[in-house]
Amino acid sequence: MTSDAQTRITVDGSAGSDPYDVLIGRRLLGELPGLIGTSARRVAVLHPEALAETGEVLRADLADSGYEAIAVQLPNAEESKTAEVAAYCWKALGQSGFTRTDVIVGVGGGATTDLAGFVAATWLRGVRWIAVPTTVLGMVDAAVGGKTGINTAEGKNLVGAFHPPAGVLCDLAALDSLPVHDYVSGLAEIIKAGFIADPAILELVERDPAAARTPEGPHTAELIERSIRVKAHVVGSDLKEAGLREILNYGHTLAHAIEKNERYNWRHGAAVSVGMVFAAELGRIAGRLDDATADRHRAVLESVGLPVTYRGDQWPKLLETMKVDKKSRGDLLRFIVLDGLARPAVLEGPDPAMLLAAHAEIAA
Ligand SMILES: NC(=O)c1ccc[n+]([C@@H]2O[C@H](COP(=O)([O-])OP(=O)(O)OC[C@H]3O[C@@H](n4cnc5c(N)ncnc54)[C@H](O)[C@@H]3O)[C@@H](O)[C@H]2O)c1
Ligand SMILES: O=C(O)C(=O)C[C@@H](O)[C@H](O)[C@H](O)COP(=O)(O)O
Ligand SMILES: [Zn+2]
Repeated sequence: MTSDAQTRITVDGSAGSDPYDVLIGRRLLGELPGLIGTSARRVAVLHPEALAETGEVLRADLADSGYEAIAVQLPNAEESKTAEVAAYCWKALGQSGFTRTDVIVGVGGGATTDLAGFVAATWLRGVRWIAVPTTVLGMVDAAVGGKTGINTAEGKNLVGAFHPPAGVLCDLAALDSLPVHDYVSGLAEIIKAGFIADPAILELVERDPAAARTPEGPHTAELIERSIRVKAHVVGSDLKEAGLREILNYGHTLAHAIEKNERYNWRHGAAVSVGMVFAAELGRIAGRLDDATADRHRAVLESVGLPVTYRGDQWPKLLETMKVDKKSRGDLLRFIVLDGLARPAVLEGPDPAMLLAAHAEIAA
């Protein structure tokens, strides 16, 4: 296992956490033993069913490197983010005698790294973990920043911990096997990074939306790197979401309600796409966002094939779910909106009529 050229983005330590690196390139798995280190004796590779072969190859490589390596297979996608699956992993760790110096590797999409990170945060009150994201969304967002967690019957990501990884390996070759539906879902978080912080991202997508939909596109690496830099900057200064980090939740208040309403059969990125159009309309209606930037949301998201509308008859249920969003304070709903391109801000307690008007703009 040798490594080719790679980009390294360092995430600064914040709130007492250690700094770590995100590596982006190809053939990066040779970096894994160096990250795991020599204090560990056991390594658990958590992977989804779709990556059974990758999980086994990794396990075998780590065993060849001298670790006692186990592979733990998880259900695909959101089905893995449950208390039952976490308990299944705790049992596997317990049975293998996993100690505080041992290491968890999460290889998969955002659902897998959210679960793997959560298991690492909770096992023995916290062991080291390494993220190996294999989806666009995992690379640009989920694997970076240490937000780990699972869903409950009441909503998305309601149980979790801030527990940053010791390193993140983004091997771009993994994207070649990703279904286009999942690839495009990740573009929503890339476009989010464009609207909240780095408009050059939007220009790259707008230049050739069809190319942006495939890993062969000329700007794939740049889009991924730019988005990771946005995320790394934010979480490097506000790990625990005391303030700035809330901007990464742009579009998510409605998105999480849609995901729950669809019993997680919608991909996260698809829901975030609709949620961002809603947030843009809310900003426009509140008199904070100019028409051109608001309209740009619908245009760029549609151009890559992301949804921009949702069933109009579901509003009362969505509103109820949004009340348990983590940004809410007491009875006060809080949304991230834009005061302009790359100028995210908080909108607190919007008038219900405003919410309804913004909803009318996304209602199918
Ligand atoms: N922690 C965070 O900061 C953060 C940020 C953004 C999103 N998320 C979470 O991430 C999750 C969404 O992640 P996602 O979009 O990566 O979806 P996902 O993890 O559900 O993966 C989508 C599907 O692709 C499969 N898959 C993964 N890699 C593959 C590959 N290389 N080839 C073929 N199939 C592959 C998975 O098994 C799954 O079936 C959501 O749960 C969301 O809440 C977390
Ligand atoms: O890292 C963050 O902070 C984010 O908000 C990134 C989001 O894209 C991500 O979906 C996150 O999991 C949402 O977190 P939550 O706290 O709203 O559950
Ligand atoms: Zn997200």
